[in-house]
Amino acid sequence: MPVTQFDNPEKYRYQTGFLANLETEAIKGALPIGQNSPQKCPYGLYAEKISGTAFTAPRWENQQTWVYRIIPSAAHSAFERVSSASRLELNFNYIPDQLRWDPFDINSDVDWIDGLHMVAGSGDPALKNGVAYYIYGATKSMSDKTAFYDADGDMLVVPQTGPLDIWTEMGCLLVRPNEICVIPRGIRYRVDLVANEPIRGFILEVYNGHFQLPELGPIGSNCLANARDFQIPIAAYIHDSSSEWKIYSKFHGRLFSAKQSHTPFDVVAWEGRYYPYKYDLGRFNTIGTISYDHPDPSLNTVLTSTSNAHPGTAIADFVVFPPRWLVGEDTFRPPSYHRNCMSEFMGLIQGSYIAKDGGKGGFQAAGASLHNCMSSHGPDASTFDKASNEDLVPVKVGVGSMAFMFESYYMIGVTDWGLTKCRKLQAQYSEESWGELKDLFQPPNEAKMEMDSI
Ligand SMILES: O=C(O)Cc1cc(O)ccc1O
Ligand SMILES: [Fe+2]
Repeated sequence: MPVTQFDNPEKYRYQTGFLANLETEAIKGALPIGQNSPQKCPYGLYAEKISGTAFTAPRWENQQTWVYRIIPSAAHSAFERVSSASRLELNFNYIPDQLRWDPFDINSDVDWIDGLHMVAGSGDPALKNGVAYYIYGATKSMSDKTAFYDADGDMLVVPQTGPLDIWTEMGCLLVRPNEICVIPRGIRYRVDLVANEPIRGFILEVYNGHFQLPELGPIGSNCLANARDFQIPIAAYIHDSSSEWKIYSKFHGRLFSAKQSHTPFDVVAWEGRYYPYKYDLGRFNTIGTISYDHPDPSLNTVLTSTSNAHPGTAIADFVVFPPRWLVGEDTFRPPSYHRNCMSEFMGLIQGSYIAKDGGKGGFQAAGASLHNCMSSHGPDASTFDKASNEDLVPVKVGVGSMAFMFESYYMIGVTDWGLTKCRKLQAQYSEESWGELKDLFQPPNEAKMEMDSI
């Protein structure tokens, strides 16, 4: 019978601090003191280093972790291609239309891996340049004794339905809707359901670098997502060096699997700053105008993956629209009409979104939209009408709601699954949103003529 620390209710205690250099041991004394690689590690453990950045990356962005484990992860069979995983492949249709999807289905009898569908993306993981967006949906836990890792990039997971019970090499994370988690490139993990509750949500995968907290500039040293609110697992391990485990690898948009006769969840202690973490979106310290006009949504950035080539330009920003007070005077309060050189993919976790009709056929929870590079968008006609005529008293919007946006530097292509196979694309989105916008133009003399005719 394998000895498991994963049955320990203490496993959901967390350490805190975004990008803090942390250390944790499931057995006291398992972490070597004062060095990384002693001739013999405590308790007969093996030392293994996981590098999330180049050895020579600047100190502020250098991310690596030393794990002390029962068997090194190198001990596994050859990888074999899993040919049925075309839903993960990099095959994009680049089109300028505004797109919106009805709530995505949760297919029956699928687990985390089978339930992952790439809906859109851009770039090439081989060049570590690009992003991919996924919809996941599952009704069962991953098979016993299986684990998964993504060599292509970091995954920022946004649950919409059902909690995720995630075992990782660094310990456990329980992630509920309205929380997010990030699982960095290469970290082995598995996803279980909690009490068989189906799961569904969205994923932002970045091929370049890692997520950072946005700079705060004149905002100062607090607000938005605060570093202390990021939660990181504590070490937990299984002692099982005798049963067969299967490791799935997503490598350049293809799925492979290998076998090994030991568990990948055998890390007894670890130290470093390369680890999975979670964050409760309810803790986001939203700020906005207290005078007039609508600030850019960059003010709502939780995490950003920056581009070194263009300072201030993100490969991808993860932006949220939490409940907040609107008090702007003489202001059209929703977002304005807009064309953006960045591409905007939006999703709704719960509730409704200020600029869009949330009814059936509108922008609904578990649905999504894509306004690509320079594709025009903005409030639908009914929102425009309401917002330009409403009484501008202070009002709390988004109560019980959480919309989010993946905003990317890249032109975003849509997969065949996203365009047709998922059968969720709203054919009338553009026409229904903006087809009814009226010509309200009243040049001064026309207005006068109208007045005169009264
Ligand atoms: O609804 C959108 O398109 C996203 C968005 C939100 C906002 O507050 C300002 C600009 C913007 O593009
Ligand atoms: Fe926009």
